Formats: sequence, C-alpha cells, structure tokens
Amino acid sequence: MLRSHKLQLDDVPPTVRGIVRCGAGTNNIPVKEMTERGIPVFNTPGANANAVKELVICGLLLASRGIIEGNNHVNTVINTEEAGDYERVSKRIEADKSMFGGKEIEGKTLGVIGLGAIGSRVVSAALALGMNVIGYDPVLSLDAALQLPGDRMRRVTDLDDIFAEADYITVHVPYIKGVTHHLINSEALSKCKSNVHLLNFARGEIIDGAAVRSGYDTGLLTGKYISDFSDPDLMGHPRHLVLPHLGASTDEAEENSAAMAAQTMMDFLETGTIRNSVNFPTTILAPQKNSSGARLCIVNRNEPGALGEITTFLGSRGLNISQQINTSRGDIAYTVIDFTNQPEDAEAIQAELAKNCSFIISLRFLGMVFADELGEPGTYFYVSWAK
Ligand SMILES: NC(=O)C1=CN([C@@H]2O[C@H](COP(=O)(O)OP(=O)(O)OC[C@H]3O[C@@H](n4cnc5c(N)ncnc54)[C@H](O)[C@@H]3O)[C@@H](O)[C@H]2O)C=CC1
Ligand SMILES: O=C(O)C(=O)COP(=O)(O)O
Repeated sequence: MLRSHKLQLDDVPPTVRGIVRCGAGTNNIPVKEMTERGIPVFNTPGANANAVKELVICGLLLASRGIIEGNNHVNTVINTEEAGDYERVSKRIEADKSMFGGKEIEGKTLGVIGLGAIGSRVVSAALALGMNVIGYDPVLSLDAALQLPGDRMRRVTDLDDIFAEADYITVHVPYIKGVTHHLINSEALSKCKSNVHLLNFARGEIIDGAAVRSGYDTGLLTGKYISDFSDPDLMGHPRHLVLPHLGASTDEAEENSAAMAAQTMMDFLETGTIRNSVNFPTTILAPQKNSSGARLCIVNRNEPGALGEITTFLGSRGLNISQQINTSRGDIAYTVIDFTNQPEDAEAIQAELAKNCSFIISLRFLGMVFADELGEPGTYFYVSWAK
C-alpha cells in the first residue's frame, strides 16, 4: 500500500501480489511493468474526491477575488509600512480595498473537463453556487454518468464549446501521456475568453505552462491559474497561484483512502477478488456454500486456448471444478477456480501447472489448502519472473 511514493521497479520483489495506491492517480507506479509481471495495481476511486472538490471551490474564489493577493499585501506592505500603528493599519485596510476588486462566481460559466468522482462533485457544488456548468467527458462511465445532475448541466462533445464559453475551466482527468498531456495548450488558449481562469487540481502536465505564461506575458490572457501543482514555466508568476499538493490532504480523505485500500487488498489476498484495479479486469467469484474451500487464482498471458489447457490439466490431476470465472483486460487474463475437492499435493500441482502452461505469469492457491498463509514464491505462490 502506498500513497505518493514514486515506486521503482527495484522496490518490487517477487513476493509482491498486488499494489494499491491510497488515492486516485497511479502515475507514481510503473503500471505497464507491473502488468507484465502479473501484478494487479489498485486505486481508491472517489475516496478523496470530496476533499479535492472543496479545494476546487476554494480555487474558484481565489480566482475571482483578490484573497491571496490582498492577504499578501496586508502582510508584506501594510504591516511593514505602517508597522505597529493600528490606526494607520486600519485606515489602509479600508483604503487599499480598491486595489483588489473582484467578481462574483454566481451567474458565470464553469467548464468541467472530466466528469468522474471529482468532476461530478464539482459540477453539483458549482450549480448550487449559481454557476452555469458545461461538462466534457468523452469516455464517461455509466456509474459516473449516474452521479451527474442531468439537465442542470450542459454536456458537450466538443472541447471547443468549453473554451469558447467558459469563464472558469477546471480539469479533472487522469494524466495519460499522449492523451491528456497538455490538453490545455496554446491552441486551446487561443479559443478561450481572454479573462478565463484556469484551475488544475488534476496533474501539472495537463496544462501547458509555457503556453499559459506566453498568454500572460503578451497580455492575451488576463485571468489566473490556480493549482496544487508547480510548473517550470510559471515559477513565481503572480497570476499562477500555487498551493502545495493539498487536494487530498484532509483527515477524512486520508482515512477514506487508507480504509478503501486496505479492504481492496484484503479482498484480493483472501478471495482473489479484483475490484478497483487500473490494469486488471474486475473479477468477483462469490464462494459457494458447499465449497471445499480450495481456490486457485491464475494470471496468464491472454492467449487462445489457455483456459482449456489449464482446466484439462487440473482434470487430469483429479481436481473437479465447482465454479470458475475467466476475465481479461488487454494482454492479461485472470482465472479464479473453485474445486469440489481438496488437492492432495497443491504445491506439486502448482509447479506442474506452471511448467506445462508457459503462458502462466503467476498462480496461487488460497483458502483452506494453506490455511490462509501467504507463503513465498516457489512454494504455493508461483511467479514466472522470480527466477
Ligand atoms: N490534487 C489532488 O490532490 C488530487 C488529484 N487527483 C487527480 O484528479 C484526477 C481525477 O480524479 P477522479 O475524479 O477521482 O477520477 P475518476 O476516474 O473518477 O474521473 C476521471 C474522469 O476523467 C474522464 N476522462 C478520462 N480521459 C479523458 C479525456 N481525455 N477527456 C475528458 N475526460 C476524460 C474519465 O471518463 C473519468 O470520468 C486523478 O486522475 C488525479 O490525477 C485526484 C485526487 C487528488
Ligand atoms: O489521489 C491523487 O491522485 C492525488 O493526487 C492525491 O495525492 P496524495 O494522496 O496527496 O499523494
């Protein structure tokens, strides 16, 4: 289980069965390599979404009102120039308000890019604050769609509609190289209102900081860019209001994420269930009442005939299958098999199966066979890359 630690390949010994990120983004995990090793990577969708939503609402207000700038002015200018003189400080607090006039968010248009756990919550909160909301998400899941407030938000299929109409744009998409990298770039910015405010509580690389900087420096853009990610081209820029990466840093989000992560991993280790994985197929095989308790979980390359070879082999060793599920995602296939009888020598069966079926990446018996112990690779937990 990890949070923001940047996982290196060397951190992952062959004893690792699964990895769970207490959070949403899995960019700190080498997911592709883990898939090749047959290791499922999980995350905790939605567990920290409310915390991010609240910071996004704060971001809208930081953009619309001179809150940070005004507070900096009080601390660094007024309190310095009028040091110790309360009468003068108090007068300046009144007089200098004219330097930080703002706008209200009610009645303004918010463009939300990415309508998942965070985006959908931002949509509802913004509507409640009287904003008009336009949403964009071309790959929206059915579950996520059900969280949206229907007609009260306008959903568009062309990002240009958001660029043309939004007073505020907030991004809530995962960072995917080649897909969401610089989703907001110079071309996009040229289609935006000049006073658009940008909010990025997703990942820094989704917004092209050099393009934003150039917009500010040439005067084409006059809004602010609020984020909890830094940008090499905007360091210290007065229009880039950066907070530490605080989106998920609330007691509630940390607890939710840790609890969901622990439950997800426990289900996987104890029952083979795969839920909330970013690289493995969702796989749930409810145990039968009269089950012998012997269950085999196999990760293999997704090749034709693989399942047939596995079941034929098991049959030849006297094992009778009571139920099974076989799922796949890309190059990976995953099979969970329950038996009506206990294997006599599970360790030998595992070794032979792995030897006979070269497409198997990892396999493990669980349940009563080994009294729920976890074991080392090479005993009853086999990984092809351990050698
Ligand atoms: N600042 C912070 O502390 C935090 C940042 N995050 C970031 O926010 C992102 C979103 O988090 P959640 O809403 O929880 O994830 P989610 O998976 O529930 O939602 C992401 C949404 O983006 C959509 N999407 C994917 N590709 C897209 C594209 N090319 N264009 C438009 N929409 C696209 C998906 O369909 C999905 O609805 C995470 O991937 C993470 O990078 C998440 C939590 C905390
Ligand atoms: O969940 C995410 O994607 C986040 O960005 C939150 O990250 P953190 O838990 O603060 O490392």
